[in-house]
Amino acid sequence: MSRAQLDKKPVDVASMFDTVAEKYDVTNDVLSLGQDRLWRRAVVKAVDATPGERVLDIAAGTGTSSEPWADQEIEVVPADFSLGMLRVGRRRRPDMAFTAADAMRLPFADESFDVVTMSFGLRNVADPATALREFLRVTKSGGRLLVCEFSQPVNKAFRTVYTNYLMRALPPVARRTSSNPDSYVYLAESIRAWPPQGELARIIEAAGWQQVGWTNLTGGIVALHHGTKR
Ligand SMILES: C[S@@+](CC[C@H](N)C(=O)[O-])C[C@H]1O[C@@H](n2cnc3c(N)ncnc32)[C@H](O)[C@@H]1O
Repeated sequence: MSRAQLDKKPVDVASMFDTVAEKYDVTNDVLSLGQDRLWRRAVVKAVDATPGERVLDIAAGTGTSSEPWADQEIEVVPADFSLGMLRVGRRRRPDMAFTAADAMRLPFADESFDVVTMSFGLRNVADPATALREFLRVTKSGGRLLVCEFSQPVNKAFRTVYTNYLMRALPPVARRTSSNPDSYVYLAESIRAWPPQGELARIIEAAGWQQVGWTNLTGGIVALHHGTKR
């Protein structure tokens, strides 16, 4: 893994996702042992969007996180800064309005969405606090935020087993399934370095979001953080 990847320079993060785009969805399913499907269902339930609402799914990648809303005929804008991920997304789902966008400088007007959601993206952003303030800017008053991100298992013994999986088992599996195994070493390192649930909640609050809380999934491997805009 290069130092540039650890530094999360936007240009390096975008090109890393460009290289994994073609096999991204298959690799995800294998490495999460199918858990990603449960996590995605939980996100949709937590967002609870209704027809007439407008959803921004930032860091949407190939659009897998956005399609449940499109399938329910809820307006969703899948946005991402990796042109490779967007290309695969547009091929998979030509009906969705894929948009090139950097989470830290969104090309959307103030107060233009009812919901901003981000699945497995915030951890990769160079400055999450800046992104969270941008999300607040484009959200309507009374609108909501839902961040789905890897987190920290609550049980200590489970945490040890999981960390071993991340650091030892995941890279060799990724070597067999991914087009860029180094990116999955980055995945493991970036999960380990990411703040636990309470700390992330404080970062979200400091960005101006209210009623911030979270729900753990799979024992805390993933956490869904929510907030509302006053
Ligand atoms: C792990 S993928 C998640 C994709 C999708 N949300 C999902 O759940 O499958 C992370 C995505 O975040 C995008 N990303 C990272 N930093 C970003 C930023 N600053 N702005 C926009 N997209 C970003 C990457 O290009 C990548 O497509």
